[in-house]
Amino acid sequence: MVEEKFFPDRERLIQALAHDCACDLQKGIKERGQASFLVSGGSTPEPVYRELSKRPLPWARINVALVDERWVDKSESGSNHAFIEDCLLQNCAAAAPFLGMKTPHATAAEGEADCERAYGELPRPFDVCVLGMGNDGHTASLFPHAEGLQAALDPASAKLCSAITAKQSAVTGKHTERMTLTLAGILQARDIKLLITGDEKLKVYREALLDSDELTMPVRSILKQGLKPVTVYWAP
Ligand SMILES: O=C(O)[C@H](O)[C@@H](O)[C@H](O)[C@H](O)COP(=O)(O)O
Repeated sequence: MVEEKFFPDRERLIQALAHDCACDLQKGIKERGQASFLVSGGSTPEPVYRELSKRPLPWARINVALVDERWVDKSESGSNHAFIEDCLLQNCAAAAPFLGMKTPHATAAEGEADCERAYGELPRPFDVCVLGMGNDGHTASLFPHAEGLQAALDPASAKLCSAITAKQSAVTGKHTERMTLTLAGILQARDIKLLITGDEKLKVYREALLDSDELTMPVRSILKQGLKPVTVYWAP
């Protein structure tokens, strides 16, 4: 159930993805009085978030929450919490309630229970989940061969969140310790949007479609599941 929305340029992709997310969120609010918007970090979605922040949606009724987080405080580099506050929770979207993943615990493993409890209180189903993808086929913080990956990819898992330790080689720079939505957590979304740009990621995406081994390319767990619609947004 993968739909592809490919665009000739990034501006048209940004406008289309922002529009589609806004529609999902407004639908959720219309049906249930509130909505949940699950957002990934990374450079690719930044312009989409900045565009969405300017749209006059009922943001006070849109629960924004992270898809994943490096286990660092807001003041440290790499924090997705700080990133989303900076590029999405501005302008009209400043009114949105926001749930991060980082807890005061020293490690993600120690913080996992508190994170799970907090995410369990988010209105479900989530209305839209925006995912990115790395050139190694990771999505969220579901990195190839990461410690905790197999359990996090179990679609029958009761857990929404999981502590993950990515192998250093899979992660540019530091921050190998992460908290991430599990596959089961991502599948709580009614609509999953995978955002990729450039020829390299298009090649990786196409390679992911060709095989089913999720441990080497965890994004396959999203592309191959038949439970929830996945739309792949791409521009050069
Ligand atoms: O927290 C994160 O960084 C994301 O969850 C991660 O999975 C990201 O989506 C990919 O690494 C792509 O990142 P870019 O958009 O920067 O290429």
